[in-house]
Amino acid sequence: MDAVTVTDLVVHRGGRRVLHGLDFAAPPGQVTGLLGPSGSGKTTLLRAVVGVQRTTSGQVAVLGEPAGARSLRSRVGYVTQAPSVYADLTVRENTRHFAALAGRAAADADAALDDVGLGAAAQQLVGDLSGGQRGRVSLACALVARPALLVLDEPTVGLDPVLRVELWELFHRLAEGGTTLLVSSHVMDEAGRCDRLLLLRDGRLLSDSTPAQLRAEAGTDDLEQAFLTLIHRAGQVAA
Ligand SMILES: Nc1ncnc2c1ncn2[C@@H]1O[C@H](COP(=O)(O)OP(=O)(O)OP(=O)(O)O)[C@@H](O)[C@H]1O
Repeated sequence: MDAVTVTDLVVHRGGRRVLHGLDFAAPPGQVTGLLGPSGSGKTTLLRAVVGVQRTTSGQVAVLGEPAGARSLRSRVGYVTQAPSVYADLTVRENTRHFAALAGRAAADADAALDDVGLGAAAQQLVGDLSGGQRGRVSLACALVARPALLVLDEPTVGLDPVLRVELWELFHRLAEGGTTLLVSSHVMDEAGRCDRLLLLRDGRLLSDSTPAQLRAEAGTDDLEQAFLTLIHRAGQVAA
């Protein structure tokens, strides 16, 4: 069974249609990347998967339940673009707080901090951290519950290349352990790190494939170029 199944999803925001009937499935234990330019609807789609977005029509099923079902609360982790952590608590206090809420041990909180490379900053106040570090605390707070589905909205924004690579390695370790990840990004060089790729533009899916399939389909090794080729072809079809 797929971890996420989206069927003919239509969403309006601010009186405008922003998702135009999307269909896709995210297989379990894989990293599915959601790539697309700013404003293409990535956050809206992730919000629908998590169950916090009012939808106009269509279905979103998560782990076999309707998105947002009460039974999914402890099984789905969502890390928004804006870190949702307490600035007046230390890094460790934040993760331990979220561990306690999820019924996990303090050791799980400390392990999550090590996972995101923040073990050495455990005693620092979150308010004193950089934006990128706060984002990683937020990710650690989601990891402590060991969710079956992890939904991450642009988790690598503002990180240096070394940290970005480390986080992608973490995502794949989690996937190997059975976690399903749905990760948005507008950085095309991250596309090649995903097991599957969804390319979104103006609220429509231009592609749902693997990086290898996309390269073959577009006839180029450069995924950014492949994306441009698909946009060009879509424009020709529409014309
Ligand atoms: N609260 C809102 N009210 C009205 N329209 C909104 C709201 N939030 C987003 N939109 C619109 O919905 C569309 C999709 O926005 P969304 O945030 O999902 O895109 P995105 O791909 O995540 O962009 P970004 O990469 O910049 O975060 C955009 O046209 C945006 O203007």
